[in-house]
Amino acid sequence: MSQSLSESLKSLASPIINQIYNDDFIQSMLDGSTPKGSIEHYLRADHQYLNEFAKIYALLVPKAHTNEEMNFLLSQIDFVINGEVDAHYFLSEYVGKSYEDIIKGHHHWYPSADHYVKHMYYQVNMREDIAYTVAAMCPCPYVYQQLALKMKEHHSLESNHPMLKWIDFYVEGMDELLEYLFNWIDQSAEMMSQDEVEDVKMNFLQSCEHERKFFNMSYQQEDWMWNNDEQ
Ligand SMILES: Cc1ncc(CO)c(N)n1
Repeated sequence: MSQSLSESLKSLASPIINQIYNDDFIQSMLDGSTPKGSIEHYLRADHQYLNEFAKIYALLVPKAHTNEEMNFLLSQIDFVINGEVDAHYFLSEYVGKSYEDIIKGHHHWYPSADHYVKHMYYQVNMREDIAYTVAAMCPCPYVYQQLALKMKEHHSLESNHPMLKWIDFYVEGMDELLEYLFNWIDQSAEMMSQDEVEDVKMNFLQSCEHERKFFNMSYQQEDWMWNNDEQ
């Protein structure tokens, strides 16, 4: 039997995920040396990223075919806004400031985050089929789950490791969601031409690369040149 699209997406993503794992952000999380400013930068960017992510799910509602799909979208909007913020609170503890203080007054998207968010908005606005958007969104939970699993697999982390709660958050909660998203991609791909499938694949892999840029952006505290009033 030939490989499903989602299986091939996972193998194609694997070298990108390995690269992210070896980059500074994750490695410094493991050895506890991430500059606090980088985590704050990440939190400001990710607060906005997740808000947009929830809105993109909302834009998929009119494209849903069944009530079950609509319920899935509703539950994910709730999770992204109200559940995933826990992961942000764990990182704020590391910084030693309140989450609200860290994100207060920050309104723009940093350059790499901007590119990533617009990649997803482009799909939802320009493509009728839900699969293009789902493929661009799926690396969000997938890459984090894979990174978190690798972090646990390669290191025996002490129970007081500063990143343990963040890591466990992404190890534990993502299976069901990912099964749903990958299944959605596979089902839609059955009706698509080879060229369309290639575009879906590209959307997925580009988002994996965006994930890498997002971490590097945070580590380096990347910003636009016009904004010289922060930090
Ligand atoms: C940029 C980004 N990607 C993935 C996740 C995981 O949901 C997140 N919180 N932020």
